[in-house]
Amino acid sequence: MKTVDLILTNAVVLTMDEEFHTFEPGAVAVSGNSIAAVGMEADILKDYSASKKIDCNHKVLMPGLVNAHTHVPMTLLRGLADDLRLDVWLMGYMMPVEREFVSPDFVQLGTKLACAEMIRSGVTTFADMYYFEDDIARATQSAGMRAVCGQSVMKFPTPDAKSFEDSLALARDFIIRWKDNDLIVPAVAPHAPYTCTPEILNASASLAVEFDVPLHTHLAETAGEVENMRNEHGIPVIPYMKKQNLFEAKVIAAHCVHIDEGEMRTLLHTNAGVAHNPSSNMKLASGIAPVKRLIELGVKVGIGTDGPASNNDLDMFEEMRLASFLAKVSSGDPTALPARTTLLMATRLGAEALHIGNITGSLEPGKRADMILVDVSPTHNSPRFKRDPHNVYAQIIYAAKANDVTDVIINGQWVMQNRVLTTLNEADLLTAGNEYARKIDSFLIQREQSVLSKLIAIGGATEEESFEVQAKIAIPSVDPILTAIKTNPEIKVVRTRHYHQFDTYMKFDDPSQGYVRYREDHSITDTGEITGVRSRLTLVGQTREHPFREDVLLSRSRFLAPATQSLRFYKEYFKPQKTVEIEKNRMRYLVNFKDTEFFINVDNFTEPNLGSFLEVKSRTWSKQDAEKKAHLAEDLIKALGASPSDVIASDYIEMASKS
Ligand SMILES: CSC[C@H]1O[C@@H](n2cnc3c(O)ncnc32)[C@H](O)[C@@H]1O
Ligand SMILES: [Zn+2]
Repeated sequence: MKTVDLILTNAVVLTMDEEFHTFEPGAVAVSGNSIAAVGMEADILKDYSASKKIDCNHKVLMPGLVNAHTHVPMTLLRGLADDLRLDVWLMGYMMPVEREFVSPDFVQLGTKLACAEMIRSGVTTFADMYYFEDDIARATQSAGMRAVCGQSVMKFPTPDAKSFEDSLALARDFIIRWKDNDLIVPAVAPHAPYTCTPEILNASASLAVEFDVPLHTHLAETAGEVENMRNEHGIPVIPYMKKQNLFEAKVIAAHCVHIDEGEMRTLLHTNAGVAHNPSSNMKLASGIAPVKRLIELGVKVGIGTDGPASNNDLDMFEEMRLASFLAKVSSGDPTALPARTTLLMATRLGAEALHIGNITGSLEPGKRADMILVDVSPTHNSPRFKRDPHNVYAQIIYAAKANDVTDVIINGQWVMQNRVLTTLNEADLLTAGNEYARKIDSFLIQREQSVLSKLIAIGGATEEESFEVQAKIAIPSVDPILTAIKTNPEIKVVRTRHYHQFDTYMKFDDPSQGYVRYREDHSITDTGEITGVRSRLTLVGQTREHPFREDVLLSRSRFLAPATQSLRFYKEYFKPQKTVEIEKNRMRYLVNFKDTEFFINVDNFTEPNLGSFLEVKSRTWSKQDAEKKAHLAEDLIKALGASPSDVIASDYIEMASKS
């Protein structure tokens, strides 16, 4: 007779081992942090004795659930911005708020709230990726949970690192500090292909290989991501990542929604784990991951909740049910992802996807004692059939609720007993969480009041420092002007450009907000070929500065920002009341006229048909200089064969709005 610390008896034991052994009435013997034995109750009690024996009262005793992908501190951002597309949600709301609020205190609180929620719903292990991961790891350890914690790396500044070099150094220190911990497996987490450079991806993979730790990332989440990848690099996401040596590491790839057969095989051959996130993919309308096929091929696919700001909870029972239903409805095959396979994904296969299958995920001697008790007797889960051995899995996947979990043991320690959490004080955590919500609300209310602050929030907006003297004239034809530019000896052409310009103006009910112009410039060669495309965003203030003689005017104040997102993104983000589209051909000349630099634009509209225009512009820096240049602008207009008295004050947007 061997002595152990704890024996759980009188349970319906689902081991989720290779043979899917079940025992009823079954028992599990626990010694320290590990499972000593699993079997029929009579056999276990014959071989083992313990000072502590717990009668499970016919509940299901099974491995704790593995949440294969999440961002735990985002419990504090739950419900902040919903019903948005991924890019608007992420770049327009999450990241600006994260830049402002995410701190060690924020992530610790958010993590503890997440641990409380996950323990209550039977999760014993999760894979996280966020900022200040060292604080997340400490909070997780104090809650007694197991986790693969990924320190984020990105190409732009993050709340915990000014540069990618800093975040990589953070990741290295983090891995060194935690690599031998009993509960925490450290990892490096390059966020996604679109937020990392090839250099970052290569460096992250090398780091993961050097310390033999997992690499956690988001891959092929949306169709847009794949389309951009194909446009920019000519290949889909998985081959691109392979080219960056990512799969040299033990990869945990979240999402993998838009991948083809070849990419699935790459994931298989590189032993990458995939984290399927059904509710996040459904809510953000990202698509349906080819889970049925991945499982058929033998890829290790786990199930994740994703962050609670995109889901909006950490309920793995809901995810399991949705994973199964989605596979069925998308394949038209009700036998797809049956209950037992789904539970496998949320337990042993999930642990294998996280590259910790040797530690957890099933009830087997030698593995850590990570297990839960689920009451399958409530009204919503009755009656219980025993004819088919699969019935019990169906009870767990299709009818059980998170709230049916009564007890949770992680690493041999009780973290919830009879629905009472033993490591966390939920009331205090909730109070502190609501205080953050109040501050974040004020921040966003303030930001949403002005188009300018919304522009600044998404980064990179700069105020144009110098003002411009500018004049615009309607011309009957562009040819005489083009001839004058070439032939007038007073006009020395320094540079010529030809653009096809597509402008979208976003207008708001409140005119004091000004308007946002999204401009796409296609550079055209003499032979009509497009050699480059450039997009820019300009916020033009409403108030005009100093009109000069003959309507030559100092331009309005402008803020410029690189348009790193699509036009669709900006429309969804700024929510203009009206949009006006303009398409024109522009010949743009940088010229020297009477020792002064001017830009001459000769514009010919294609849509709407506004006709042709001449624009003369010069940068200026003082009122006196502007006065001088206003005179010169008049001279230049005359030199081009036009008349200064024809100068018009309207902008193109005003003309187009009236047309
Ligand atoms: C670097 S990890 C944290 C980073 O990721 C953001 N995030 C949360 N959920 C998703 C998702 O589904 N796709 C892409 N990025 C996501 C989160 O807001 C953090 O900024
Ligand atoms: Zn995610």
